[in-house]
This record gives sequence, C-alpha cells and structure tokens, in this order.
Amino acid sequence: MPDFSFELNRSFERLCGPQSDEFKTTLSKLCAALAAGHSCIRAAPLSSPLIGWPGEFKPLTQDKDRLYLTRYWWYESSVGQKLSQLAKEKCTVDLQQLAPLLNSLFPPSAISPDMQKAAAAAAVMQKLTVISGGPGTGKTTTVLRILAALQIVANNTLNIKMAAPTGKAAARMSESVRERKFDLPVAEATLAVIPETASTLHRLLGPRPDGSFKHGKDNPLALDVLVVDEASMIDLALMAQLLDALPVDARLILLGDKDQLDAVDAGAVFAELCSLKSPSPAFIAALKAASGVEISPSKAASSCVGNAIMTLQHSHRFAAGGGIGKLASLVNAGDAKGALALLQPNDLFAEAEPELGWQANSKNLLTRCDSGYQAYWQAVQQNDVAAAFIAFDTFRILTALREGQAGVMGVNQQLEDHWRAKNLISADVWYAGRPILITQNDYGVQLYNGDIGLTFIQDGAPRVAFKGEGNTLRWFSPARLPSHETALALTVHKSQGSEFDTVILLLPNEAHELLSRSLIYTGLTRAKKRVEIWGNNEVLSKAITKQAIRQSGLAAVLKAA
Ligand SMILES: Nc1ncnc2c1ncn2[C@@H]1O[C@H](COP(=O)(O)OP(=O)(O)OP(=O)(O)O)[C@@H](O)[C@H]1O
Repeated sequence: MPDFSFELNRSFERLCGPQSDEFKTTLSKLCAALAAGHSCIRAAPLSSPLIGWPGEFKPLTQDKDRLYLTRYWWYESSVGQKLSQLAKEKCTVDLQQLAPLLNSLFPPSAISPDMQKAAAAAAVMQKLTVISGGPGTGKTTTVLRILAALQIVANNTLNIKMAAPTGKAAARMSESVRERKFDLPVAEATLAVIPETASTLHRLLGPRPDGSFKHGKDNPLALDVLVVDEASMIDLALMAQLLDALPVDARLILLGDKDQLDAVDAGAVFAELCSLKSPSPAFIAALKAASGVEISPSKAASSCVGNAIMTLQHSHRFAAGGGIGKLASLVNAGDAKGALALLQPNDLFAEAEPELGWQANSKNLLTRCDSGYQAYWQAVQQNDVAAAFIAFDTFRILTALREGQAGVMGVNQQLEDHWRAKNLISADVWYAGRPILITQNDYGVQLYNGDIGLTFIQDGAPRVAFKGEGNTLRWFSPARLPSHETALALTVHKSQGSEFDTVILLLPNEAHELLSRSLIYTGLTRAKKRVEIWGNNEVLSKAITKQAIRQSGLAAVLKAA
C-alpha cells in the first residue's frame, strides 16, 4: 500500500513546489494520526501556502491549535453545527398527556433513578437523544417504548426508520425489535407503525457506484424519526453524511455504548458526545415534571448537547455481582488490580464467571477450541445448516490483534492446520464448515461488511450460506462473494455488534500499542454467558490502564455553540 503522507506530499509539491522539512514532518504526523483514528493533531501554526485558517479551503486547515486535512475539518465543523442545531430545537409537549403515557409504558422500577423512563421523556421533549449503555442495560427495550410514545403523541402518523452501521448489527437490532415489540402495552394501530427491520446506514443513504450517496442536503431522507444502533461505530465522515441527509424536522436517536472501541476510521463522535453530558437545571426540572424521575446534575462544563445525553447503567442481563458485569465495570474504571484479583481462577467454571488462562499457550488453545467448536463440527458433518448457524454463535475466539501468532490470521491458520491434521476438515480452501466474514459491502449481491457465511458441500461443490430475513438462507458460490476472510477467529474490532455465549479473548504475549481499555471491554462484553481471557497479567494490566484518547475538535465546537 502506498504511503499516504508520501503521496500527499508529492501532490502538494507538484502544486506548490518543494516544502520545508518541518512541513513534511508535520504532514507525516497528521497522516499517521488519521490512520490511528484521530481527526487532527495539536500543532503550532506553520507558515505554508498549503495551510489556511477555517474557511480558506487550503488543503490543510489550522483551527486554533488543531491542524486538519481540510476534508476532516469540514466534516467536524459540519457535524458540530448540525448536532448543535438539532439539540437546540425544542418540541412542544403536553405534560398532561406525556406523564400518564410514560407511566403506562414504564412500570414502576426498583432502579432509582429510572433512567430508561427519563431517556424516554427526554426523547419526546427534544429532537436529539443519545442513549449510552453497556450490554443488557435496556437500550432496545427503552427505544421501543420511546417509539411507541412518539407515535401515540403524534396519532400514529410518524415515519420511523431504524439503522445500524453494519449488516450484522442491523440484523441483530431487527431480531431484538421483532422479539420485543409485541410486549409493548399499546394498541394494534401503534404497533403497526413501529418498524421491525433495521437497514445498514449505507443502504439507508443510498450508495452510488462512485461512492457518494443519493441522500444528502438536497435530497433528504423521507422520515420523521431515525434510530441508529451501535452508534459508537460511526466514523466522522459517515456521521457528517448522515446528518446532512437528515430532514430539518426529524428526530435523531443514537444508541450505543460509549465505553466500546471507537469507529475504525477517524472520529469518535459517540464517545465525544457522551463526554458532554451536562443536564441543565431547567431540563432536570422539566424531566421530573414529565416522568417523575429526578436525575443528578453533572460537573461537566455545559454544552449545547448536554441535555441530550442519557446513560443507562444497570444491566438487566448480567445478574448483579455476576462475573462479566463486575469485570466490565472494573475494566472501565481502569482498575487493573481489581480485575486481576477477580480473574483468579477460584470459581472457574461457573456460568458467567470469567476465567483467566494464565499463559496463552497455543497447544492448550487448540484443545480448548476442539471442545468449543465440537457442536459446530457435529452439525457440519450432519449437513445440518440451521444447527450449524446456532452452534457457530455459541463460541468464538476473539483476538486483540490482526497480525502475529496470537493475531486473527495466525489463529485461523493454526486452527485450520490443527483440524486438517485431525482429518476434521479437507485440504480444500473451501472445506465443509469454513466460516467466512464478509469484509466489504456489496450492494449488487446484498452482502455486507460483517456478514458471516458458512460453507457446505452440495452436489460436490462448495456453497456458502448466509442468514437472510427471518429464518431464510441465501446461498452463494464462492466466486460470487465480495472480499472475505476466514472467521474461525475474529478480531475484537470485527466482533462489534455481535454476541456469543462463550468468548475466548486472546491477548498477545507482549504489550502492544493497540491494546487498550476499550478493546478489552468490547471483547469481554461480547460474551453472554462466559468469558475466558487468555493472556498474561502484565499485558492485561497495561491494556486496562491505557485509555485511548482520540484527538478531535468536536467537543470544542459543541461547547462553543
Ligand atoms: N427495566 C427493565 N426491567 C426488567 N428487565 C428489563 C428492563 N429493561 C430491559 N430488561 C430486560 O433486559 C434484557 C436486555 O434488554 P435490552 O435487549 O433492551 O438491552 P440492550 O441494552 O438493548 O442490550 P444489547 O446489549 O443486546 O444491545 C432483556 O431481556 C429485557 O427484557
């Protein structure tokens, strides 16, 4: 792959002649920062015809002490502007109607304050709502009740759409909404106008062959309410495009988990928004009047989006005091000592108790995978496609890194070699049972980044099955598949938006700059019942203590708005 900063510098030199060494060094730092997910770097202003102040539209933009490639400066200011406009819009609310409506949708709760109910009141009272919560804190449950409340208030006339950044996350959202929707204590007419299907954000925006989108400022989306799940995976560029396509009167509800890994590309919009939680006294009073819930003020400096941020903290999925929930809180608090103490193998095999394998030893790992994948291979051997899909989601090995022995490529290779040696799989690349992960959106064949397919041999030829709508299957010959890779193991990054009964989180034996608190948290919270962390104390401790902070100016824009 060509070095981006080298190529960029060459174009700049063609445009403006030779540049100073200082400029070249700064440009290379900026490109490296973008690749690492930052939208800008902190840099003292440099004198160069290529760098301009905001609005000058030179290739690079210096905004106070922040230096950007101008495209990213534009994305950031556009996102900041749109979010602040949205957050400042007031909605007319009839408290006489809203208070009893919320009481009917939210039965009295033992959890105080009832943040689910508060979030619902906030979502009816305002155009922008950002709901952050860990696994099982009730984001889907809450958003369904919000949608019911919004429809009832609007006499069931709203056009609501739901979306998520990846196909897998959209499928999971559709599944949980379908499972949960009919529990809502509302009339048939309201149920009928709550959607059951979420699409990917790309599909919603309408991709064009040149990479641009059909929907934008001049052709806004046709909707009144947009709900976006797994919003922490949205990068700055996609968020800018999404906000551009949002109609002026629409409401936006973003759901996510602020503690999870940020988007792969530049920007950490969701986490940054959540850091700006600062409910005003007037908003706290309004919320109490509407929902009876009294939320606490926060110490953060006030910001125009401060009233929009709602955090759900109580997990209804992990039993109080259960291993995964406890471990997740310790990791989030950066308490490496506490996390390691909890991971002492005292009660290793209890459900939902985390286990720490002290040393990632590849032979043990392979044996562990023999038992973890046993049900899967059985289903494959019996050619039972439905059972194979179910079994495949019960166990997954997640790697912190891509490269190296303990990286996803190394582990996939070792597992294939191991199972070939045992004659469990054939020598063919497309062996029966080869699971694959799609790594690129292909709108033609409707396979999307993150989709998982399983290979079966039919009439002597390999065919790959993907789950379609409901319980249907879609079959493809390998030649028709877009970019893909083997998915016996997945990276933590690629596992976002998925959950498995048992997760093995595999760390490398040496500390690595890509290991961070949010990576450990994201990996371990993919587990529904049991997580085992394979690695050594030092690497795990270092990762838990390291908080990856992305450079960006979005918070500054929102605080100043
Ligand atoms: N207030 C509540 N009281 C009791 N149970 C609840 C409450 N809210 C949610 N639950 C239950 O907790 C479980 C998780 O809820 P839900 O799926 O809404 O959470 P989530 O945050 O969307 O989870 P995910 O991590 O899957 O996105 C569900 O079984 C749901 O019925």
